[in-house]
Amino acid sequence: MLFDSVPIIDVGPLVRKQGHDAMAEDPGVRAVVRQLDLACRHMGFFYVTGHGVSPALSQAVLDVGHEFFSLSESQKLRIGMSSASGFRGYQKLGENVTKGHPDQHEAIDYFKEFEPSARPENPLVGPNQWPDSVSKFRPLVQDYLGVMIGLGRTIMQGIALALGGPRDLFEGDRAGDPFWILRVIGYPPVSNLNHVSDADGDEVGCHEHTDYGLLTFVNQDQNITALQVKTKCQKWIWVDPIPGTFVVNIGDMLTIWTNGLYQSTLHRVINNNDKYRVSVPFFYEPNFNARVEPLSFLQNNSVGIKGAKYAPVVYGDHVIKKVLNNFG
Ligand SMILES: O=C(O)CCC(=O)C(=O)O
Ligand SMILES: [Fe+2]
Repeated sequence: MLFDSVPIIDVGPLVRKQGHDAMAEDPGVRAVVRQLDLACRHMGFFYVTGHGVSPALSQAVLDVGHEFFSLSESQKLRIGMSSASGFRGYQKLGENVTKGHPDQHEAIDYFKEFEPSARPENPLVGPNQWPDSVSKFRPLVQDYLGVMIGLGRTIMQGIALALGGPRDLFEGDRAGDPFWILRVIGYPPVSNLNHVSDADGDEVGCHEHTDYGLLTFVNQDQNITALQVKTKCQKWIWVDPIPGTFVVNIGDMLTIWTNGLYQSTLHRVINNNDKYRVSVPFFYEPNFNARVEPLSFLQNNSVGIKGAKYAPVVYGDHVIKKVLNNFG
């Protein structure tokens, strides 16, 4: 089965039944699980509706993002990212580099904070940086993080069932204490509004990449189409914003755990609109110290896969390498 557009999944039944012992037998949950399985196998991207996150909260987070990016550069740089801040904070246009290309976006990065006992040599240890000139920024984003961590856990239960595992497959040492990343991103319009490819590489908001972890939830401005996904037929398609939804995509750690059954999908951002675009991706990740390796029950499956196709990685090492590559 091939998708030529991103499927929409109403996860309402899963949200209502998550955590219940009998959830796997619930007909509504089973229908959601089937759709998650198809979307993850064949597309790696899907929209979710029925997720229970307040549209007003999602919108408020985008609004404070716009407000922050409209500040002067010197105000924004008051929360500038550096190695001393654990690579947390504001980065200027072009400072983020994807696979050697400077991206045409500015952003603020937040990571889950570490316990005081964390290894001091971990370069991501540091304080999150909050702009005090945008009122409510911090409490809004913190509320949002709380609900998104819950939604990430719920969808991972659905994915666990879709793989034929128990609902708590991704709890405990795998993702019971999930790391998370939140980026508030601003994309200025490109100067050439007919620009749709990254052949010259310099007008792309975010160059093609796959995400690092388990699941990404993109909260994006309505009325601006800028995100593109590469389908299994190698065709770039636009992912239009749909009111009340998140765009969800799977990350590299899920590729490894599923032994390639669910593959993270290439995507990129080109804002060839005349409006400034804000998006806020929330990345739901494994435990920082999780050892990620193909699940044994997925090493011999019906599609003829024999053995592990991926070497084990420690998630934290993977994310440190990626962040240092982007900014180090
Ligand atoms: O802005 C977007 O729509 C997606 C951004 C993205 O892919 C990322 O930050 O990993
Ligand atoms: Fe991404």
